[in-house]
Amino acid sequence: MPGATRLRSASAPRRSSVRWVQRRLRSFLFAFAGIGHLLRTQGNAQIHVVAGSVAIVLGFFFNIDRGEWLALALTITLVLAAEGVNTAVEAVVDLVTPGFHPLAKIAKDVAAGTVLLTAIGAVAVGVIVFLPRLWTLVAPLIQGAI
Ligand SMILES: Nc1ncnc2c1ncn2[C@@H]1O[C@H](COP(=O)(O)OP(=O)(O)OP(=O)(O)O)[C@@H](O)[C@H]1O
Repeated sequence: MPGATRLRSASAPRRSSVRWVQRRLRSFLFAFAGIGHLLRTQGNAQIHVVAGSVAIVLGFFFNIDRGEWLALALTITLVLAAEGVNTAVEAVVDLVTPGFHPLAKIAKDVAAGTVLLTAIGAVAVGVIVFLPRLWTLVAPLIQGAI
């Protein structure tokens, strides 16, 4: 039936784009599951979330400017992303190397060191953005107490 053939060929691209969207949605769901695993199981990631939340609250409290919000957003994202990569590296290393191996040690230590580097950067950003403001707030109290 020529009509049926026309109908099938017209709906085929639509079906394939629906499948494409479904596949993309599924990948997003897996990615969100990965974030969930990270936040549920990794104590360090939970500490980073608390620290990031404190920074966001301080940002609103001190009414920081656009550039400072940008630095804060990038910093918080970078630390959490590094923690995610570190967790993934640990999982793969444990999967591939059940016993002790010097290369496994290097992989885990360097991954953990990468998180530490981003955390040091985050502390530096926090100090640059908030320390002068906190000092302005606290200094009169200290001077009043002396
Ligand atoms: N298979 C291994 N071979 C050699 N050294 C290892 C191995 N597994 C772990 N290590 C060493 O032990 C350290 C701790 O590894 P572990 O897997 O316990 O991670 P962790 O520090 O507990 O990480 P987290 O607390 O973030 O889960 C590593 O940084 C590495 O120096």
